[in-house]
Amino acid sequence: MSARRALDLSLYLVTDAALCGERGVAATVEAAVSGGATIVQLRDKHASDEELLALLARLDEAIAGRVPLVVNDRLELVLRARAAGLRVDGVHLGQGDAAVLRARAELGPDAIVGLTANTPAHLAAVAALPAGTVDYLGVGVLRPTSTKPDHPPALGIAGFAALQAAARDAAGAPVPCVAIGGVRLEDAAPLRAVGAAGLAVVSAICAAPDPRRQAADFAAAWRGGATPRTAHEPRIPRVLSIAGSDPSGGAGIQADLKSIAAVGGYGMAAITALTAQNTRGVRSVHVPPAASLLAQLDALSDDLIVDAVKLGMLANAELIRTVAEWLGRVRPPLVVLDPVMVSTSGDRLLDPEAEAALRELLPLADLVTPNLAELAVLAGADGPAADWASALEQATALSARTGVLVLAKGGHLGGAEAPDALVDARAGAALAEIVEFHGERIATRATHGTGCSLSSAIATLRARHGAWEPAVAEARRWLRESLRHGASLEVGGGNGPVHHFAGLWTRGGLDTAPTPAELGAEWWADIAELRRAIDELPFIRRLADGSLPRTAFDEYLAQDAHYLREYARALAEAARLAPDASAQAFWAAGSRECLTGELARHERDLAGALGAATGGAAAEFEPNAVNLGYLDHLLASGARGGYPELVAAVLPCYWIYDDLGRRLLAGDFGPEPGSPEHPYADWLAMYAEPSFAVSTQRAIELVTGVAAAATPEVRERMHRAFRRSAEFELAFFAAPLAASADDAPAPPGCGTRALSATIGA
Ligand SMILES: Cc1ncc(COP(=O)(O)OP(=O)(O)O)c(N)n1
Ligand SMILES: Cc1nc(C(=O)O)sc1CCOP(=O)(O)O
Ligand SMILES: [Mg+2]
Repeated sequence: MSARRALDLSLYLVTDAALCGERGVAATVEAAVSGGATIVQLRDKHASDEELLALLARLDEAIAGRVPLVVNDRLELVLRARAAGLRVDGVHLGQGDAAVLRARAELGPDAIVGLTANTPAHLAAVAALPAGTVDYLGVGVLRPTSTKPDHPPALGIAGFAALQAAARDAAGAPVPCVAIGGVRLEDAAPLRAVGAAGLAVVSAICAAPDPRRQAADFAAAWRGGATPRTAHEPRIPRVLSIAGSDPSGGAGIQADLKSIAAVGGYGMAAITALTAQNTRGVRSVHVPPAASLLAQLDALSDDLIVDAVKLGMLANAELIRTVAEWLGRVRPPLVVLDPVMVSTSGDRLLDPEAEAALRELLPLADLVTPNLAELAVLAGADGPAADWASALEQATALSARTGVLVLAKGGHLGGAEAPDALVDARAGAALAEIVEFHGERIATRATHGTGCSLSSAIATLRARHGAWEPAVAEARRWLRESLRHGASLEVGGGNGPVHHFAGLWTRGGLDTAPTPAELGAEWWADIAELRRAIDELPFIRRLADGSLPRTAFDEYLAQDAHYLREYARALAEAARLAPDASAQAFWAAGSRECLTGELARHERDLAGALGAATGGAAAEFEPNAVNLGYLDHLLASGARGGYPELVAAVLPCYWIYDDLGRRLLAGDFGPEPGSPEHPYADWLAMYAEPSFAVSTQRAIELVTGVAAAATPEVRERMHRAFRRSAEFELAFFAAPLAASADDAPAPPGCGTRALSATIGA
């Protein structure tokens, strides 16, 4: 069989010798293919032909026929290798490389020929290519990446989806597109939902400490659901704290190790400084020589894998440079920097030379977690933010300037609330993405070491979850419980430590029994990237500005009408299974409203043109694969998991529509969506109706109430059902503007595999 025929592009590994480091390219490829990479591209801009030929022979052994192997750029070399009997399945060419027509002619019909396309003009050129010239397109960059310094502008999920929609050859056949450039684990679900053929990844796998595991995580994330957290074999992240010692045990490495352990990681510590302190204050600091720190760090990286690093007190410029050099050499996959620079009382803890060195180190971090005083210093502001809006502004400026994610922390602001926010302005300040986390302030003096503890917990949970928002949400939930119980430790006469193990000791498990509100916040944060991807969809943007073609809207209505008819049955089933009369009445009313409200309006709007979709006699309407997959998921959730999973699965349809409807009508997506001339004004108003908000709130309370009272296992299954539905929501919104019904995005679990799973359940 030719390598082309069954081309699986879902996890496309592109090699980089420098990033593979001492492990080497062949060992990295062997591990990544064992983990689930489905195609490999040898990309090396510097190696000679002879070196590449030798490497190709080693890669052939490493791959052992399991997946195809292509070479980047070098068509002549591919021809030479094939003539010499080496196995090379094809070539990937960029716009400036050899012509794909020539590659196809010289390599023959069975070879794989890939092409880079980053702009509409590139796609226009693809549209002139005879059918079968190229097998796939590499479309990027998804996000800015240092792996290809000369990369084109970042597209984001929506930009990728828009280019992909135009990817057709001269015969009008769609050309599969893989997303490349800065692709991360959390991009898998949204990319798959918008119909990508796969993820092309360089650094995330080549530079990973364990490429097999990393590839397995990508493959699982692509399949859907089985992210590291929910996999059967949950990863225990190995987390290194590089920080100072606090002998009182509430802050520094002592707090870091406790925090890492409390949230499920294996903690390690390299000590930068020995402080003499207690809960009342710091008396002295002894900083051992930099060579001693370097020896600690090298001893670790020579032997074991570090999944995440948390940086705390780095004491002086020499130590900071030592850490920066080690980070640059070892490249741990995750670095969280808690920049211990300014004390809560406002004292500068680093001298000017050390502050300058820390600024230089900053871009080596993935996330920085400054307190308000440190944020002001790092952002170059006149003074600490006096309110939350100013804190977010400073965090946005810092993230934009350094290319690092910032956790803005409102704990020192005073007031009834203690908000935090993840601020991502890495693609430029104008495009800042801000995810806020709210919660009432906890009145306690037990706040010693909260910054150290939070940053260590986030580093650990980010390594477990593969995404920032759920990591921050869970770390906050854990810290809040630890704060609530801190006083019970009765440690010291000043500001005592938090109770890192409050959840573990009071309930005998890692589960900290969240409140319904905390769970709601965590689940909502967990789908933040899906919600953002929905926001960016051309369908939503054009719905908001009124430019959505009526045909696409009608297609959407027809699909939604079919969906609502069955969704009403799912709500009726929830009513049947409900544990009490109040919940029963709520779901029954929801089912009725679905049929008499939304569905009736859809039918009116469709005005009979798509009568088949809504139960009419004509048989033209076909529910698309996303629709069938989504409904199948609802059915399966109820059949397998009863009331808890069923209600978790129906919740995103309330919550996402309510949120989207209100923001659309409020003008968050552009001017005047509420004006009567807007072609979709009625429809937009329906989801922004106050009664829908009330129902949504009640649905959230009911579902999170069940989840909070459930066992951790049931709660986790509910969470998964909820997340899967959110993935279907994204795919549902993306489908109408996908090129044809056949291209309707297929999110995880969608289609025949899910159907048979249901039947088998
Ligand atoms: C799968 C995939 N997509 C895009 C590229 C980039 O190719 P090109 O534009 O030629 O840039 P270089 O990789 O040659 O720098 C790729 N290599 N693979
Ligand atoms: C090789 C390559 N081509 C790109 C393109 O957009 O054409 S971006 C890129 C590098 C992607 O590396 P990473 O996964 O480490 O971000
Ligand atoms: Mg090239």
